[in-house]
Amino acid sequence: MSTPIRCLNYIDGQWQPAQSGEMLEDLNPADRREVVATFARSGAADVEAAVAAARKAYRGWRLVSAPTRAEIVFRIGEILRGRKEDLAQLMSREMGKTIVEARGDVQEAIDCAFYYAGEGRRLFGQTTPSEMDNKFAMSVRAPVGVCALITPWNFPVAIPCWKALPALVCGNTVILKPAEDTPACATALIDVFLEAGLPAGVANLVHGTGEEAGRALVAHPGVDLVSFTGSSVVGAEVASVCGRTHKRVCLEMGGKNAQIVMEDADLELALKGALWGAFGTTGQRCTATSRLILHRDIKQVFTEKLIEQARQLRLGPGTDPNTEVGPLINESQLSRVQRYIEIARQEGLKVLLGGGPARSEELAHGHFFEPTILDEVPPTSRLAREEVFGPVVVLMTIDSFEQAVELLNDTPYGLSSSVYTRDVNRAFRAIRDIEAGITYINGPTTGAEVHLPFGGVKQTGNGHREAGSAVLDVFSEWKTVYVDFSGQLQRAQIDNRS
Ligand SMILES: NC(=O)C1=CN([C@@H]2O[C@H](COP(=O)(O)OP(=O)(O)OC[C@H]3O[C@@H](n4cnc5c(N)ncnc54)[C@H](OP(=O)(O)O)[C@@H]3O)[C@@H](O)[C@H]2O)C=CC1
Ligand SMILES: O=C(O)CCC(=O)C(=O)O
Repeated sequence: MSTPIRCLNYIDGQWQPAQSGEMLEDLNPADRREVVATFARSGAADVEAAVAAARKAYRGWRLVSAPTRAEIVFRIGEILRGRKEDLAQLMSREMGKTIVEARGDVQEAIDCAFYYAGEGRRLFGQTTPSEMDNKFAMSVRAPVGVCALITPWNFPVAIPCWKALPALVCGNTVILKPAEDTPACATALIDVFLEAGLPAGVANLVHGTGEEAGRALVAHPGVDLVSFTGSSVVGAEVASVCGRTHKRVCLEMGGKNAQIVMEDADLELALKGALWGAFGTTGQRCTATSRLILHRDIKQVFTEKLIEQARQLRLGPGTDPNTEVGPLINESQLSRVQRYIEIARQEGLKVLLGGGPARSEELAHGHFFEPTILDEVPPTSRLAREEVFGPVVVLMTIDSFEQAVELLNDTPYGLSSSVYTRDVNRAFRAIRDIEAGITYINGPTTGAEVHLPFGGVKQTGNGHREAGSAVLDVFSEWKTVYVDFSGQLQRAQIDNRS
């Protein structure tokens, strides 16, 4: 086993330990005997230093032209591309996702860098005719200020990039508080940022726990905006603190995503979608398929095939190229998934496959859980309503398309959704009637692309979107500008055309 990576904070252009001097351990989820990294246990004093650095750097960074800021973001993309394999290997070891999925995660960050590098030459505002003679009217984007970025472990490179890169192009400075389960990926990412040429204080990194570093950051009066991705419980707390302290806040939280399979669907395609949507990344995606809504006519054949294919999925460490399903991230996530299976049993649900931790000897030191399928789950079941965030999918039966959409919408969340059908009319009705931020037709609930808005309705978010040009509305303020070149004050200028 190799020496643990030492992950320090990066504040004002300097790598530095937490002021407490304490370090915490980050374990390999596939083999918890291995300490992958140690990381700084930061607290309020470290947050204070990071905010001061980010505030100071903001004065200069906001004045750097947007295309110049974007050129640095472009270089971030190039460096990430050169380090893709190293980063993917590190991620697979630290977070547990399969190496193929880890490469996809880094690729998403690369795509993101190139996309937002382009935005630096757009950042379009509007010009409109004025109501007055000799007057020019327009709107421009201005940066927000110091942005706190609080991120989860499931996409440890892509999600920090989704937030940091558009924030930087818009002229903000950032402080990243990554998940305590993936400090090494965050450290490697910040290494890329500084190598690309970001000035000191523009991007800062504060490791530590959510309760200590995260809370201090959200509450700090020197932070102007919090962009948070994580659980709904923590998101609600972040939102209420931001409400009380008048901060802009953008939340991306959980999902209870469903895939509908109608009787006219291409069943082989729908099966592949269900298999990878539910069990890919061990179900630890906010877009994972956790409900399968199946038309009664195909239910039995579809279920039999799904069980057969899911049973054959190879569990193992993500770094093994033969692995198809990696471990859960940590002990508490393993207990959480187990608790949900107990609830399922108490509710009398039928476990068709899996339902427990992996039994094989060689997986005994990791947090492996068998792909699990639960049958005939009523919409009132906790398994049908709450996010498990593991390799667990529930099956539901419907007799009509209308019933399917109603069932799909019957959830407190609204992130991703999918419909398999060959009927174009149904497809368009689904697009219109499904209450979710993302709808796939004949594709699984996962696989978002960076150039379109990402996020959800209801308890999944708070009305904002990440990715695409939509996220520019999170990381910039609109400034409306009137230029009067009449050379005189007209009454109508003040009172409009009254
Ligand atoms: N909609 C979306 O785009 C996505 C949503 N998610 C959701 O995230 C959840 C899994 O991620 P998980 O990391 O466990 O979620 P958490 O909400 O526990 O943590 C997310 C981040 O917030 C930090 N944090 C925890 N408590 C606080 C606090 N009180 N104040 C400030 N920061 C805090 C965490 O730190 P620490 O690591 O120390 O706990 C971590 O960095 C799932 O529910 C999933 O659906 C995940 C990915 C994408
Ligand atoms: O696969 C996707 O759609 C992106 C998923 C994602 O970003 C997430 O689960 O956090």
